Amino acid sequence: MSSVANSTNIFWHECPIGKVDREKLLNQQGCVVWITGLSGSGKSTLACSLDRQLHSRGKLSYVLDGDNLRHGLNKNLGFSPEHRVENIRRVGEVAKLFADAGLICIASLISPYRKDRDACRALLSEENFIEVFLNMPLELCEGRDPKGLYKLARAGKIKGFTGIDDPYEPPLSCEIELQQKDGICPTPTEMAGEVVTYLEDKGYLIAHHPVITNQLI
Ligand SMILES: Nc1ncnc2c1ncn2[C@@H]1O[C@H](COP(=O)(O)OS(=O)(=O)O)[C@@H](OP(=O)(O)O)[C@H]1O
Ligand SMILES: Nc1ncnc2c1ncn2[C@@H]1O[C@H](COP(=O)(O)OP(=O)(O)O)[C@@H](O)[C@H]1O
Repeated sequence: MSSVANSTNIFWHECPIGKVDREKLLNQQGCVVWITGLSGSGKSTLACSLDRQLHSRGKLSYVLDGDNLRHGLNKNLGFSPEHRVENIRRVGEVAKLFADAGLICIASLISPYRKDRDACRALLSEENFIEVFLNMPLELCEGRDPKGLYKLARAGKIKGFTGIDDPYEPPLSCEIELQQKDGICPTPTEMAGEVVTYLEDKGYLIAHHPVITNQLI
């Protein structure tokens, strides 16, 4: 997939209503919660649980799920390294738009390459990209195998399956890491609750208030 820019003579058009105006309307701050992990680690389940918890608090969120986007926007992409890079790039750009719209955008994709996740982070200001690593062992994911894909990959019927014969590069430093405790996986509700607490503590669930300085004239 070529990364050479094809558009020339293009200009950015600024609109008078900006992100902060939309955030005031929604009483929240637009950001991207990027959930990464192996197939079967629970990304979609966590994304939906988080979406539901935010919704019940009156917060506007939207899930961009890798599997779902491959039915439409990314239907022309497969799982070669080049196509995965393009998949993540596109979703990163869409997520950026959703965050700019003032939404809490929840992206759940394997996103196996560190460089690509970091490139998505770089699209946003640093604090608006919250990387959530669903750090579940391969054995657990493979044991779940809800779609039977690990079985097919082990049988050699799917080539280049993440974790089997394709790499997964764990984050080196992410905002939230979720893992098993004493060999037990927390429930989706518990994990989503952890993310909501993070968002709350960091102030994403209220609008930005301008800093008022008491300047003496
Ligand atoms: N070769 C291979 N490797 C990994 N996954 C595969 C593959 N082929 C199909 N699938 C199915 O595609 C889902 C992953 O799509 P993503 O867009 O999240 O993948 S990626 O981020 O571009 O790597 C993934 O969904 P999840 O299980 O929800 O992660 C699989 O169902
Ligand atoms: N926290 C959890 N505890 C137990 N089972 C889970 C948990 N999260 C997800 N699952 C189950 O694991 C399987 C894979 O979850 P899914 O969300 O589809 O993962 P992914 O999107 O990463 O492929 C599903 O059958 C789901 O019901």
